[in-house]
This record gives sequence, C-alpha cells and structure tokens, in this order.
Amino acid sequence: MPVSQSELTQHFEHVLSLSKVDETQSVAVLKSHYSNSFIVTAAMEASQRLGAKAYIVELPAFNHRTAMGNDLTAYVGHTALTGHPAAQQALMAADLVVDTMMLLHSPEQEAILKSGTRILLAVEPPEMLARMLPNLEDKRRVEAAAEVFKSASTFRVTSAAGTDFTARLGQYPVVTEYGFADAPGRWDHWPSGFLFSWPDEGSAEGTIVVDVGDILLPFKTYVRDKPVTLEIQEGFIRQIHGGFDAEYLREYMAHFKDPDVYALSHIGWGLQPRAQWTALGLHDKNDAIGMDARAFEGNFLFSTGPNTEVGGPRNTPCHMDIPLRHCSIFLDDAMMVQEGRVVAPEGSLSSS
Ligand SMILES: O=c1ccc(O)c[nH]1
Ligand SMILES: [Fe+2]
Repeated sequence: MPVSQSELTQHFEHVLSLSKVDETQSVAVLKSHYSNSFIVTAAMEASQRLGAKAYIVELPAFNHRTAMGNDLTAYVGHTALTGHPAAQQALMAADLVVDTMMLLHSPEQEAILKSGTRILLAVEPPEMLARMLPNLEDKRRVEAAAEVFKSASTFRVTSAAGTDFTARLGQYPVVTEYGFADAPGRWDHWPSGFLFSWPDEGSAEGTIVVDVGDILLPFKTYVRDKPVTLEIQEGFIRQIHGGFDAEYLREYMAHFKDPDVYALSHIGWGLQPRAQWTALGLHDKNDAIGMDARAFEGNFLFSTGPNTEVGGPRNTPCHMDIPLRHCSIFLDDAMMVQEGRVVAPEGSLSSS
C-alpha cells in the first residue's frame, strides 16, 4: 500500500529520535539517483524537525560489470564510496548518516563507524518501513538474545529436512539489528529485528538443506522445485546439489570466479514479529531487498561470502542471504529456536 510523505516523515521522526537525533546533532543523508526520493525527503524533514543540522551527500551510482540485477545486497563491498576519501570525510563529519544507497559490507562503512559516526540504512519501500517501525521492545528482545549468543562457543542448527550444521563461535562479535542507530559507531538497518555472528574461521561444518519454501536472496525466490543441499567443510560450501534451484545457485556463484564466494558468512536468527515470510511474494524484485525474509521471527538466516563487516579478510562481492523455516537452533546445548519457533531466552520472546 502507498505511504504518504507526511506519514513517512512522522515515522522517520520516530526512528531518528530513537537514534538519538536532536539539536546537538548533524545528520548526513547519503543518496544516489536511485534512492527513494520519499525516503530522502522524510529523512531531511524529520532531522530538521528534531532540531538537527541536516545535509545531503549525493554520490554517482556505482556499477561493476560482474554485478547482475538491481538488488543492492547482491554485489557488496565495492561501493560509490570506494576510493572517494572526500565523500568519506563528508560523511564522517556527521553524527549520523542515513544511508539510502547501501554501503553494507564495505570497508568504507567500517571506517566511518570507527570514527564514531552512526549509520542507519534505509532502502526498503515505505510500506515495509511503516509495517516494521522499530520500538524499544524490539531492541530489548534482540539484546536479550545477544547476551546469550555472546557467551556461546558453539552454534548448531538441525531440521526435519536434513540440516545438521555446526560452527564454533568467539572469533567474531555478535551483531544486533533492531532498526535504529542509538550509540556512537553503531550501524543498524530499518527495518530489521535479528542478530548474527560469523563462524570462527574454518569451523563451519555439516549439511544445510534449503527446503521447499525457504528463500534465496538476492534471487528473491522461494525454493519450489527440490530442496537445495549444501555440504560444508572447514568453513566453505564444498557441494551444492538438488534440482533446478541448486543448478541456478551453482551457476550464479561460479559467475564470480572467486573461491571466497563459497565461504560461510553471518549466521543467526530472526526476531521480528512484524516481518512476514509471505511478504516477499507480494513484491516485484526491484521493489525491495527483502528484509521480511531476513527478519521473520524464528528463521535461521545464514549467508555466504564477505566478512568485512567484522574486520574479516574476505571482501568478495557475492553475498547470498538464505533464511530457512522450521529449523532448531542451539547455542552450546541450549535451544533458542525450536522448529521455527523462538523458545529462548525468555527476554527475547514476543507477545504476538
Ligand atoms: O540488514 C541486513 C541486510 C543484509 C545483510 O546481509 C545483513 N543485514
Ligand atoms: Fe547478509
């Protein structure tokens, strides 16, 4: 459903206020020609309503000849900011950057965050921003789960479809996403509501079965043909087999001619009750990057490729996000999700 400029601006005022924007702050809205103009206007208006000094940094779009499709998460790491220190300085000068063009998984984003600048990514259509408007309850629940995640040393996932995956934890931090950037150096994404970490290098092992109904991003397809089975050893996908969807995934990843594309990237689970598994099927591919799929409560979200977000060595541009339903997730021996239903910790359960 369409969302009016006035409603969107009010939502931005709510989220920027949660992001600690006030008269002491400066806000840079990062945009390009493909940014949603309603979002750019709402971010600028809301910042000024909150008394902040607002400005726009516009960058020419960045294209790479290997990149296919328009999804902003499909080709990551190299952005319009790569090799552009002047623009990076202009963004680091702000207290908060509202990113409407996607810097995620780029070394430049990490450099901006290290300077203490906060970044809030907002690229989804206004309908999704409105439906998954964040609140302090989201933050409390995600942080309750992160407390347990941070102290765990093993991550295990099983499913009736045949998934049996383990990874050691501890080398990389736990990343929380609850929809607003409220602390110095914090990156967040509106909409979101999930958490993840990365497997210790070389520790991811086992089988992941992407079953019928599970989602392949950025393809924005639900697996419908036969399940896709991934065999994982020492941190990398070694085999991809199944039916058409498996062949498509093999072909797509091979296109990048980069062995790092087969590395496991972030692993975690969804905690957003206002995100829906079905939502992706109601949008055209170019409408959105599909945050409902990444955030729906009780999913097991794993991904492939880069680990630059946590200072890791892999900056490969091919990034798959693959959320699964009906999985059970264990931290050490404690079950967090039981066949797609969040069961622990108590503080992370939603009332819906
Ligand atoms: O919010 C996001 C979006 C994409 C991604 O890969 C991680 N988190
Ligand atoms: Fe991802």
